[in-house]
Amino acid sequence: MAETKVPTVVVDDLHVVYRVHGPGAAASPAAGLRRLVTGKPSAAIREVHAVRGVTLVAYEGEAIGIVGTNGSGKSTLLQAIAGLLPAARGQVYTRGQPSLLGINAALMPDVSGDRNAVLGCLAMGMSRADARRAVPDILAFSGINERGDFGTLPMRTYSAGMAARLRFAIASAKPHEVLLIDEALATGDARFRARSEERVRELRATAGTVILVSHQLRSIRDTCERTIWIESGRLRLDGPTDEVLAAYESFSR
Ligand SMILES: Nc1ncnc2c1ncn2[C@@H]1O[C@H](COP(=O)(O)OP(=O)(O)OP(=O)(O)O)[C@@H](O)[C@H]1O
Repeated sequence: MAETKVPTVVVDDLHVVYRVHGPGAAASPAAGLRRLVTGKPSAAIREVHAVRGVTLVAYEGEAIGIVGTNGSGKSTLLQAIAGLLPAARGQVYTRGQPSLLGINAALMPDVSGDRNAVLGCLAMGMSRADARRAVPDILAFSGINERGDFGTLPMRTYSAGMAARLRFAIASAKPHEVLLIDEALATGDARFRARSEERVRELRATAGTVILVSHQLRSIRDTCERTIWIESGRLRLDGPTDEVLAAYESFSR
């Protein structure tokens, strides 16, 4: 009998539109009143239709890579799946609250790495005791203490790579039903990249779904068996990583 696949993320004809307030958007109070009365949008507000009708289903135990040229809508799609951007049209359904791990995820620059690790664990719903217990492993995995006791120094003293490593270590300290990773693996050095790829494999083994946006095709090849190619906000291909990357590489060359 065929195994039943459990869906964790369902994206159904999703459209995401950014509204950008251009110069002059704040214009005069009279223009604002006119807009209110006539219901016409301001000419100074421009719309960027970043995701245009994407449909996909992700299943438990899958690691899916997302590729596409700059500005194709990958990060926007990930943020919409995380529930951080509203759908202009279509729907996103997820099992549980997905966790988005981005290079820009907010840690506090004036707070030490170990304290940020505790706060990050609390924010992921761990108890205070579990959070404290998790910190040594987080610091060890991140490797930030390899060149001295950086764990007790404020985050602003870290290099970009060190901060990204700590962020990844915090986010991956607990199993996630759906873990969304935006380029985070690309920032560490080769040794850390290998360790984080191993962690992604472990997260998959604990039944989660991992969706990874990256320009590092090697990372995607090593971690994901399925890849989705997004171009100009549309889904171009969805299939086995080797096939999709081959098509994407010949397109982007
Ligand atoms: N906050 C924003 N406001 C307005 N437009 C935005 C915003 N963020 C992204 N966009 C636009 O949406 C489109 C998709 O951007 P997005 O960041 O999702 O692409 P991406 O595929 O992740 O790009 P990259 O590979 O360069 O990171 C682009 O045209 C971009 O200019």
